[in-house]
Amino acid sequence: MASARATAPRLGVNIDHVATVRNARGGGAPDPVRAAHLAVAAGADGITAHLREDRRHIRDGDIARLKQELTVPLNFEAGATREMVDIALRVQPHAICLVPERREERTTEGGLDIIGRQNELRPMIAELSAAGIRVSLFVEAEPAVMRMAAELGAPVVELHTGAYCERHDEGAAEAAQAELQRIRIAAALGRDLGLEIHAGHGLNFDSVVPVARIPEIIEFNIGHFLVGEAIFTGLEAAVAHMRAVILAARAGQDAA
Ligand SMILES: CC(=O)[C@@H](O)[C@H](O)COP(=O)(O)O
Ligand SMILES: NCC(=O)COP(=O)(O)O
Repeated sequence: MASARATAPRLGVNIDHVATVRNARGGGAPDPVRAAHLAVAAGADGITAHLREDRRHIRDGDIARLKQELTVPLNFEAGATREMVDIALRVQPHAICLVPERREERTTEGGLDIIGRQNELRPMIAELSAAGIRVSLFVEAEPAVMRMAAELGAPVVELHTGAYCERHDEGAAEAAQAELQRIRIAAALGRDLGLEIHAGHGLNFDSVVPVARIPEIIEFNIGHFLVGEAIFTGLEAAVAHMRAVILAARAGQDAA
């Protein structure tokens, strides 16, 4: 019988920026894999790690150790390239989330152009799915994009919440509401099309609340904010609080 936890939205913790701190000095500390274990101990339902083409934070060895050691699903984030598909086929993570990448970008700037790249993505999605890896597409919250994701055969989309978070955090309430409505509409349509709906990028304890109230979203991937919070409160406390905030928002209460 599914536990209560199984019916609640899942929290995937992205540990990229623990590796950012580690790489600042070129040593082995802080260890992103240790961070993953602490996040799981604090209630994370999964771990997300983004192996960028330039390896600016997560490195190939981190992915190998995560796969070897994790007791929860590994969501391997990567650009939609032959190199990353081959790594995924070798490592066999629970899931791969295909994201856009530009070497010059400071962080992900938007969703993957799955309409423009459909001919390139279709065989990639089929190959990864045939290998038993759950494919997620990191995309903009747009109806046409939901329809294309379903047509491409991806079982999961992760809605990019970056624009909403930026408007929310700068206090642009009306613009944030407009972005949130885009997410609501896309989530409902995506679910009707049979897609599993995830969300992520830029979320914090405040901005996550309205998004967590969208019933079709069943997984949140959150990282940068939690790693920042960990500096002040510790990672376990930050993860536990984020999980409590999400669960309370979904249940319609305010977290303590
Ligand atoms: C796709 C996404 O929003 C993040 O998961 C991604 O990892 C952001 O890239 P950085 O972690 O390099 O900021
Ligand atoms: N896909 C979103 C993710 O994994 C974490 O994004 P962020 O919280 O680090 O912005």
